[in-house]
Amino acid sequence: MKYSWNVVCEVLRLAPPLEGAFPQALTDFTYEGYFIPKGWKLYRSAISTHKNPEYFLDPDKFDPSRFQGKGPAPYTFVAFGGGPGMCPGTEYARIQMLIFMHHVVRRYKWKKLLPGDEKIKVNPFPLPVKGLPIRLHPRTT
Ligand code: HEM
Repeated sequence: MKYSWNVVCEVLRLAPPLEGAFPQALTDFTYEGYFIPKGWKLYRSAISTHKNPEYFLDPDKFDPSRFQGKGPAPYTFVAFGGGPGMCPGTEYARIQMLIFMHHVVRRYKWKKLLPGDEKIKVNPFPLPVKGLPIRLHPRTT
């Protein structure tokens, strides 16, 4: 299910459920010339990293092949965070999403009921403004 996982990652790149987080500095440090004192709250933005053309060529294009082979450089795809604080549910989420996709694709044909590209609203999670109504037809073959 490598390709299916590439598709999931590309969806999570374009619409990460957590667009960012507010970690706290545990110690004084300097980053890119800026001094950050211990105790400061920082904002790290997954969506800005995911949309940075330096890391993802043509960043608004949906292209699961970005995740083929070695995939993106370390710490550029951060939908699950990164480093010691990375989401501990990553593997569980991966299995759940792949099993769900497998059954939907193998058992049903499905059709979007609203035409065109839905606008996505982030509040605080990204969701299609009008939902995503679909019609499922059981596959007979
Ligand atoms: C698509 C699914 C998921 C995404 C995109 C996601 C994303 C994230 C992100 C970005 C963080 C913050 C990491 C950081 O601070 O660097 C996080 C933390 C966390 N996630 Fe997930 N997560 C997902 C599913 C799950 C699932 C299924 C579980 C549990 C079964 C889970 C449990 C946690 C926990 C406990 C933390 C806090 C870890 C800590 O603070 O040490 N997540 N997740």
